[in-house]
Amino acid sequence: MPEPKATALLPADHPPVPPRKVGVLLANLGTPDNYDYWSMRRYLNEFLSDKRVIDFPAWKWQPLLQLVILTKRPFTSGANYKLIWNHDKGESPLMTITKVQTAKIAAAIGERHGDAVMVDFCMRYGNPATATKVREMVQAGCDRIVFFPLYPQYAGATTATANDQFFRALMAEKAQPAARTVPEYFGHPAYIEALAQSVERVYAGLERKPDVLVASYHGMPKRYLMEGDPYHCKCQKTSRLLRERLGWEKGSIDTTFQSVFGREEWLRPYTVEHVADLARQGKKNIAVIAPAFSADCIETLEEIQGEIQEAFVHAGGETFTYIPCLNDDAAHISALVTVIEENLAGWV
Ligand SMILES: C=CC1=C(C)c2cc3[nH]c(cc4nc(cc5[nH]c(cc1n2)c(C)c5CCC(=O)O)C(CCC(=O)O)=C4C)c(C)c3C=C
Ligand SMILES: [Fe+2]
Ligand SMILES: [Fe+2]
Repeated sequence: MPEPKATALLPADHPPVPPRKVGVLLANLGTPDNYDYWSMRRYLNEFLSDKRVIDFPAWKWQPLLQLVILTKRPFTSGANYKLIWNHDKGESPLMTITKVQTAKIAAAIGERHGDAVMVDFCMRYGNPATATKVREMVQAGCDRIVFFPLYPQYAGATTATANDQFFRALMAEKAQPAARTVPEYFGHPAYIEALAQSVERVYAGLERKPDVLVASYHGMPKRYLMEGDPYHCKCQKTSRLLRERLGWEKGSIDTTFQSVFGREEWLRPYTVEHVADLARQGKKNIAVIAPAFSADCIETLEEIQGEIQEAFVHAGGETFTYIPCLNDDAAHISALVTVIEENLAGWV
């Protein structure tokens, strides 16, 4: 029997009570609102002040960040964002792709559950803020939220800080919804399948099969691994699962790390050095895939296809094939929807 409409029984001055729903809140890293100095500075300041990202004590880190890094990096980084910016939409590729992913996931979830589940996205840094989206969901009647950080491999600097921000947002809600956070999904067969299909699709269009596939993951300080962050191991496992699904022999995929920031040692090998070594060893045709990114962003569009490709060519490399992130590929959307459905179990 359908539930009676609660609002009909309420006193006249009672606040409206929307029908109960489940919220699915996708979360990605975030991106600047624009590439000018102040937009970049605001974004980088929020990002690089996060203790999950840079764990130095504030008294040591903040003077360096505010007085040195944030006077220069907004210009250099802003110039890089300008190169990849979606000027017609006035936003970065990460923003555009996240919007498309959300719309496609919302359509698929809507087909299954109608209005009982609402889907939206938020960013850890910048806009739309996590707290804004949690508030909107609560106001729309969500008394349960599935929070989904779109990082296939867990890292403190990504998954954990996104969750922290979600929990902080929940702290501010009078009607606090029940909450679930979706764990990393690099080992999910549907995700590995989507990744493998993207390799097969690109390879099918190549005249010459690459000598090696480089799986380049965003890096982090090596110290974080030594202190217990399992991200490194998750990346290694992703490469192995991809290789096994492709049916390739051991040694056919190299796992490397990119985007080194600061003076500390980061996870090795560094992609930019490794591709140059490959070219010098005579591996003149390579392909590069970036399985840590659920959407193409500055680190893939500018760094891999810019600096990293240049290092390869400069060292004598000939063919550099970039395999795009899974973005809004049908197999990727279907994998994400499967993961969401598994985490909605018992709630719908
Ligand atoms: C995918 C996983 C990511 C990890 C792990 C990660 C760690 C990490 N990042 C920085 C510093 C920067 N990262 C920047 C951009 C950026 N990083 C990720 C993902 C991970 N970062 C993404 C998806 C993006 C792209 C955002 C976009 O708008 O396209 C930047 C900003 C760009 C720049 O100035 O270079 C910085 C800075 C650190 C220190 C870190 C370590 C734990
Ligand atoms: Fe990063
Ligand atoms: Fe490891």
